Formats: sequence, C-alpha cells, structure tokens
Amino acid sequence: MRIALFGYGKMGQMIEQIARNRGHEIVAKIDENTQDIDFNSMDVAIDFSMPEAAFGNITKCFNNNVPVISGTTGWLDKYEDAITLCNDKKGAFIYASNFSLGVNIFFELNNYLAKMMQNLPEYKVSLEEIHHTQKLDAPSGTAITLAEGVIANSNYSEWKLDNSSDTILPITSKRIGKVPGTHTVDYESVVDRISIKHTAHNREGFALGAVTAAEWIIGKSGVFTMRDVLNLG
Ligand SMILES: NC(=O)C1=CN([C@@H]2O[C@H](COP(=O)(O)OP(=O)(O)OC[C@H]3O[C@@H](n4cnc5c(N)ncnc54)[C@H](OP(=O)(O)O)[C@@H]3O)[C@@H](O)[C@H]2O)C=CC1
Ligand SMILES: O=C(O)C1=N[C@H](C(=O)O)C[C@H](O)C1
Repeated sequence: MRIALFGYGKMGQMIEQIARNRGHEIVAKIDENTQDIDFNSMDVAIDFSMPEAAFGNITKCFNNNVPVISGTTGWLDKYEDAITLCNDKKGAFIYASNFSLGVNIFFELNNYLAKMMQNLPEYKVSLEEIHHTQKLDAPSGTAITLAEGVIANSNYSEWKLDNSSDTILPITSKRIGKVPGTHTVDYESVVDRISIKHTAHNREGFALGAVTAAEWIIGKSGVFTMRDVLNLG
C-alpha cells in the first residue's frame, strides 16, 4: 500500500515505522510548506497534523479521490462538513480521536458503565486526561469521545473544562512531561468511587491502529469508525 503522511511529527514518524514494518511504502511526507502534492502516487492518506490544518488536508484528499484516515484532534467543529464532502465525492473516511485497540475497548467499557450507572444519581461523574506538554488542544479528543459516551447514557447534557453541575460533566486536562495519554473516568459517591482508566505506555498503539484502518479502508467508500475496523459490533 502506498501511504502519504500528512504531518510528519511524533505520530507521522511512528506511523512510518509501523507501516514499513508491515510492508507498506511511504510515498509522501507532507507539511505546511509542501507545494505540489502528487495525489496519483498514493493509495491512502493518513493525517496526524495540526488542528488548523486537518480539514484543509482532508478536503484536498477527497477532491483527489484519496481515502483519508484522520487522527488529528481539535478540528471537530468542521467534522460534519468533512462528512458531507466525503459523501458528495463518494470518498472514504475514518476519523478516530484515538486509534489504539485498547482505547477503543475502553470506549465500549465506558458506554457500558454509563448505561449501568444511568439511574444512580448519587454517583457524580468526572473525567481526567493527562498528556505531554507539547499537546496543543484541550481537552483531548479521547476525553471528548468519553464524555459523549457518558452524556448519551446519563442526565448530563454537556461537558466543560473544570466546570461541573448536575447537568455539566467536568473534564480536567493536565499537561505533564512526556505522558503519551492517560484517561480516567470516575463515578464518585459519598461512600465509594468507581474508576476506569486507560494508560498508553507509548505511541505505538495509536500508530498501529491508524495503519490497520488504512489497510481496511482500501476499496471501500463511505464514512466509517474504528468500531467498523475492529468489528466491535
Ligand atoms: N487519533 C489518535 O489516535 C491520536 C491523535 N493524535 C493527534 O494527532 C495530531 C498530531 O500529533 P503529534 O504527531 O503528536 O504532533 P506533532 O506536533 O509532533 O506533529 C504535527 C506535525 O504536523 C505538521 N504540520 C503543521 N501544519 C501542517 C499541514 N498544513 N499539513 C501537514 N502537516 C502539518 C507539523 O509541522 P511543523 O512542526 O513544521 O509545524 C508537525 O510536524 C494531534 O492533533 C494529536 O492530538 C496524536 C496521537 C494519537
Ligand atoms: O496529542 C496526543 O498525544 C494524543 N492525542 C489524542 C487525543 O487528543 O485524544 C490521542 C492520544 O491521547 C494522544
């Protein structure tokens, strides 16, 4: 498979390594200064760039019939536009706030726990995410997906950073050293606490998930999620 990397930072470099080990070819490494992009040279594009760059990169790929795997976070105000464009162009698209197998299982666990807790108002829910100090967006995309899972199954109607009420689900974002990504969901009552936590030890899981998604999307058209790729039901 011929892969173009949109963004060649920490994730782009890890994806290159995993992709080469799986027998794929990296045909382009694209950044904000790249002028001419040969879209005919690539079978799939993988975008791990920057919040302000992601939608433009995705648009270019759809306009040139290239399937897109999007891992960049912090651009989701334009997600519906991306879906519309993908459908108009009969393209192929997967966005995931987190591509790792472990976090996608954690998302399922989070939804299941939220359903079990939905009629137990004595438990107050809160989310915490910890990442490295270079991270640009807060809260993390993963924390937002977790919050959406809780909100869909509870009386919380929205999430906010560092702000809580009976209807506001609070998210705390911490930036510490080189932490690759730690997410915790807490249910706290007067008598006890239930916590679920995912800790990434490095970036390999994210990169492997993105390459697996790229392998999976070849030959398909439509908008998909990691639930489709991982066959999580
Ligand atoms: N979904 C997931 O599983 C994961 C998602 N992420 C997300 O992926 C994104 C990238 O993370 P990470 O690799 O750690 O970040 P880095 O800052 O290490 O890399 C981002 C790269 O994008 C480049 N860039 C800037 N503008 C453009 C552009 N217009 N087109 C292409 N590339 C551009 C930057 O170049 P320069 O430095 O020259 O500006 C930089 O090399 C973040 O949004 C992060 O949250 C991260 C891990 C997992
Ligand atoms: O920026 C990162 O590093 C990460 N970003 C993603 C997010 O915002 O959730 C995924 C992972 O946690 C690492």
